[in-house]
Amino acid sequence: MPSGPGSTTGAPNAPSIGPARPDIDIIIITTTTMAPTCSCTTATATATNNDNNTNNNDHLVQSDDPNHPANLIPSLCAKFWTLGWVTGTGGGASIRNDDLVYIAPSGVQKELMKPSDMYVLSLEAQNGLADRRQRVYLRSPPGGRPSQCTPLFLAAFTRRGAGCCIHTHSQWAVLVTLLLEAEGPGKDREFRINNIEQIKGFGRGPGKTGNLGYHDTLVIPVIENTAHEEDLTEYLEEAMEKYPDTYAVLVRRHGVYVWGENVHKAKTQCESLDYLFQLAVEMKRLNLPWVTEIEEVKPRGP
Ligand SMILES: CSC[C@@H](O)[C@@H](O)C(=O)COP(=O)(O)O
Ligand SMILES: [Zn+2]
Repeated sequence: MPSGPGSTTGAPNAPSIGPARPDIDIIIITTTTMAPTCSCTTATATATNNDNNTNNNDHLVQSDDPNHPANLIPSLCAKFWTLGWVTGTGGGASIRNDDLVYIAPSGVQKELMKPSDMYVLSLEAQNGLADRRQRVYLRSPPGGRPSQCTPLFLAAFTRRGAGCCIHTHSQWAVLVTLLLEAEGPGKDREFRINNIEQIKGFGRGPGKTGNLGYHDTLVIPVIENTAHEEDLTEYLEEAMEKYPDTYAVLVRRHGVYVWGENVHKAKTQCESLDYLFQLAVEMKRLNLPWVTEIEEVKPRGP
């Protein structure tokens, strides 16, 4: 039985609970019934008596399907690394498939991860934990510890029903927060941009139909950075409450969290946002405004 944060103990027919982690502040999860978010062939987690759970549920991270979360997180992060999104171990991604959440290890080179490095937890089993510093893991690799972004990813899954959440340290995201900061207090809390085609890459909001239009204004809230990643959680949750339609939150001088209903949507939104952040930085350099009033061009009649 491996020891460490993901080690498993527990009662029969109950998910496993790891030992207390004083360094991590976790959120109490209000679990809702959520639809599966990817079409991969994930094996169902069998609730086990973990004293007998000699295989550490390794089957949860073993699949030939490239779309299996345990395969997809390493392959996506390898691609994100080439964009400067997860450089120097910063940033990461997490995928939820129904009740199972796949999490990367902390402090590792995110572009070099393997499926066997993945942690797996049950979202449902996080609900009502007596000790908020305990988290439930169905599967954990030997040694190490799970990503410090875990409570933030869980916030996207539980509060938004997201199927994937991506955290980048993109310099474009950081620069946008610095440009906003330079605008002064009161003007540094939101990034706004309109009349750019790539805005169409965003959904209107959870429960709403369709995507934003070309003329719509995309609004992304900005939260302050904290010394420890986990401590961002309550600020991220607060921003989610205040901006019910948002799929992303910028973290000042740090990066951005972007989520989506599934991997495809989270990736599309993250890419679209990074495009818009880069554009916005260049626009500022050229003294061009991010928000403009331009008249809608009507289609030509027959
Ligand atoms: C360059 S260290 C960055 C970390 O402190 C954190 O911001 C981060 O994004 C990644 O945390 P991790 O625990 O490695 O998944
Ligand atoms: Zn980070």
